[in-house]
Amino acid sequence: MEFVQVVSVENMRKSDARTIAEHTPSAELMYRAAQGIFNSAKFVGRVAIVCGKGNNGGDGYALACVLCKNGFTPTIFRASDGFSKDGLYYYKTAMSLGAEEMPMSQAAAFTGFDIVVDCLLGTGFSGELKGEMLEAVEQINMTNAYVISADINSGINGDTGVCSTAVNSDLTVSIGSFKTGLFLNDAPYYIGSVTNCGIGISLIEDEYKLIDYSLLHMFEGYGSLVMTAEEFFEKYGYEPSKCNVARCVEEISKKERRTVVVKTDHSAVIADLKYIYFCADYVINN
Ligand SMILES: NC(=O)C1=CN([C@@H]2O[C@H](COP(=O)(O)OP(=O)(O)OC[C@H]3O[C@@H](n4cnc5c(N)ncnc54)[C@H](OP(=O)(O)O)[C@@H]3O)[C@@H](O)[C@H]2O)[C@H](O)CC1
Ligand SMILES: [K+]
Repeated sequence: MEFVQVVSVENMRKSDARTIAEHTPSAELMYRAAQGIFNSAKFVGRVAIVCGKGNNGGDGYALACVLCKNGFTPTIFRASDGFSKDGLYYYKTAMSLGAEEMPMSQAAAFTGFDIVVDCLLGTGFSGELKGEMLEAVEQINMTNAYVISADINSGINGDTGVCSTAVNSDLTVSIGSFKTGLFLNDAPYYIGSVTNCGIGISLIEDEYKLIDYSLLHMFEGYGSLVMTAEEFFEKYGYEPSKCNVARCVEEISKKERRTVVVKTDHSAVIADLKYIYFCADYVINN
């Protein structure tokens, strides 16, 4: 059986870097990410793309190019000055292909748009949202449009799933492999549904496996230690924003010599002495 992988941000970053060094230019990976977002959602009507200054923003500019080539006229909102190298290339290309641009000061909850794509922050985000990024997230959260987050909802930590404020998405399109933060702590309450698009990155390390949520009950049977995330953190004294939940659950499983299941209302991490699994009821299988 082939499992979908769930990985840490560091694994994703190193795997990304090796792919770029060995065979695929970073700009090509970014274009594949954009194509993956386009293929994962039903794009209709007026589309706003809200971009930050890193490569998550770059995915947004590349998506603007893909949309232009498919007959759309997307509107770019730049929430921050500055671009990544590939981001600048795709921004210029998108503008030459006919994309429009509006200042963030005129975002006004993106009234008149059918879809808002959140490309503010991805795996490069850490800490707490501040300044213009915080304001942009608040604008997105006021919209009535359908919200798609690129890679991970802006404001959520890719490893821990912890946030103070974050984009509420209808759909999150994870890029490359699912990151652990999509399933932990606050994340399940901000993500409507999540899907992953492969972009041709082979992982440097296999970490965790995604299983179907319907299989969760199989791990909760006699002998398993089942608890909520809150109970888990409290009982073992881990801090949600600092601990690697998967490894901590594995540690307890080894110590207790039995399967351990740690659940939120919509997701779970399971360690069964052999593997570590993640599952969530908001994953869309593709
Ligand atoms: N999976 C892959 O292999 C690929 C992923 N891609 C996309 O790239 C992003 C990761 O891009 P990266 O440039 O590393 O980082 P981000 O764009 O997520 O964010 C960087 C900016 O974030 C700012 N930042 C960090 N923390 C905060 C904060 N607390 N508040 C506000 N702003 C913050 C940071 O600014 P600094 O001034 O602090 O430096 C950065 O500017 C990944 O998620 C994918 O979407 C590739 O496109 C394809 C390959
Ligand atoms: K994002």
